[in-house]
Amino acid sequence: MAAMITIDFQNCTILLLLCIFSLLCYSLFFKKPKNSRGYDNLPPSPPSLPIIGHLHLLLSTLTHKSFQKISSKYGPLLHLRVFNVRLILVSSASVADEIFRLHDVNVSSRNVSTIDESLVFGSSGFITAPYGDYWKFMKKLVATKLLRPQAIEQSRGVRAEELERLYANLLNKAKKNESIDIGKEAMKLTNNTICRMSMGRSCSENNGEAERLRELVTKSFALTKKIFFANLLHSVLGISVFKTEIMGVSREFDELLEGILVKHEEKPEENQGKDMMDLLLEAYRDEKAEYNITRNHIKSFLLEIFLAGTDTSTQTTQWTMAEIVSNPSILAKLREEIDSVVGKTRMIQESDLPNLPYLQVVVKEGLRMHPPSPFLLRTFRESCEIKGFYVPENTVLFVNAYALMRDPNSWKDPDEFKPERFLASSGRGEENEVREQVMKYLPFGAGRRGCPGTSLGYIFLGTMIGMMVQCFDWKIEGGKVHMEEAVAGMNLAMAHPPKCTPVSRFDPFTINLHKS
Ligand code: HEM
Repeated sequence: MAAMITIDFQNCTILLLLCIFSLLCYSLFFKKPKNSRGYDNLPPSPPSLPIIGHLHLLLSTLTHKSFQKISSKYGPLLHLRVFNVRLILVSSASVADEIFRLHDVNVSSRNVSTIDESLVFGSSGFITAPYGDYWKFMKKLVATKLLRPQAIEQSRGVRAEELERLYANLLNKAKKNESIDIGKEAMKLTNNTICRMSMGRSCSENNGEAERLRELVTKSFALTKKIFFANLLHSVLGISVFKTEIMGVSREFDELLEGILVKHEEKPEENQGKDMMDLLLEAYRDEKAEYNITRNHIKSFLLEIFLAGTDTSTQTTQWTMAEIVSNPSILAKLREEIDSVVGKTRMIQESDLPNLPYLQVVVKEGLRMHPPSPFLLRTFRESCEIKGFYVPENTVLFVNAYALMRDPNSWKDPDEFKPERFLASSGRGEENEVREQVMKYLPFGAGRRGCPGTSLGYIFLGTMIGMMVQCFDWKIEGGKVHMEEAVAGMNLAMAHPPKCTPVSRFDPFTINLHKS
């Protein structure tokens, strides 16, 4: 892999400040662990710099690539150090399999330090919650109520309306011959849909609340990278360095969500069916519940659903559409499938997805090559042994899902967009082999803390990409898509999102109008 490690200037300043600070903390960093048994059997470690250790690798603009590069040189299980913080870097399916098979509970916390009173990265968060009573209660609520298949089915109409809204917007642009940024358009759909699924009709594009939420979600994303570093270096930096910024965003969210919460409490009959907020309020009022959640738990959870569900689906749609329009034979094959299954008299809908196997593998390949979350981040709560090496307690676990899904030992031509690879795999073989096969594909994470929104994510991607391919041709500004990567917040984004002009192939709604 010939990728260069580039360091941006803002990060250099942080690096310099940290170096100075680290000198002051020298004695702390080199304090010997109380129980140093096993420390002579840590996983291999690539050469590091004095004091800062491997910080320079973390600060590179594309951390997943610099980590991929050192892993391909030094091995799939590495021990890194950033000041006195220990990290384990995993880049192969075989190591990931051992961790999630034998040590899943041990790595089921993210050990994020939080600001108590904040809704963003606060102590009432679900994503940041340690593996314990609150997380278990919410996970059960998510699996049995909030995101269970029947709940997803009930909100099908909301998603169909939002898909039509996106279609109408694209058609309007096509008529005016105007270009769009696919990511921005997809973001509106995911945001509006999650807004309506979680908070009902009271939060729609029409009353400006969706737009306000979108802005707040974007502000929170901008904070994630800073908070990630502050967390990692909590003994040096601490999350409170960014407290003012975090609390500013938190207060805005609080005002917006509290308003919607009160509306739900006052006029429950206005909501059509139960949305997530109703179900969360039920749990909040239930005195006999296994865990008594608070209003802050409700608000934090709703906010996290936005953070976890919108940008991930949006980035993947943008990347996958970029791959499709750059590969005319894939576009032709995909369109042929959609035209033959769905036809040209109506728009693709969710119920078509199981009958569109090629669309499904195109989406899977988009997620393999461009996982929106390139890392899975956890913490080893207790010391353990991985592949015969000692891992001390409180070590941070970095699973480089990006490297794993481009590992040449697991994937043929890993850097090429080849959806057919998923059609070929039989899934049969030895038990160990099958498990490792599962672990080589991790866009939604793994184990207990894996993504609970996987089915919804696949629906968003399948319907958005399916509709854009079915109803439009695409003209690319400059004639070529540039596939360079960038990191937005903690997510993998396109460095140069293409400007594309939709060209209408047919209008399924006009066709139906003429027929009736
Ligand atoms: C393309 C779409 C999506 C992708 C690629 C994605 C990916 C991920 C990944 C990699 C994780 C971390 C898993 C781990 O640590 O093992 C995660 C966690 C999570 N995701 Fe998703 N996600 C997507 C869509 C969604 C949607 C639509 C929702 C909800 C509406 C959602 C809700 C969550 C939540 C709540 C967590 C935290 C789970 C926990 O800590 O227990 N995600 N997601």
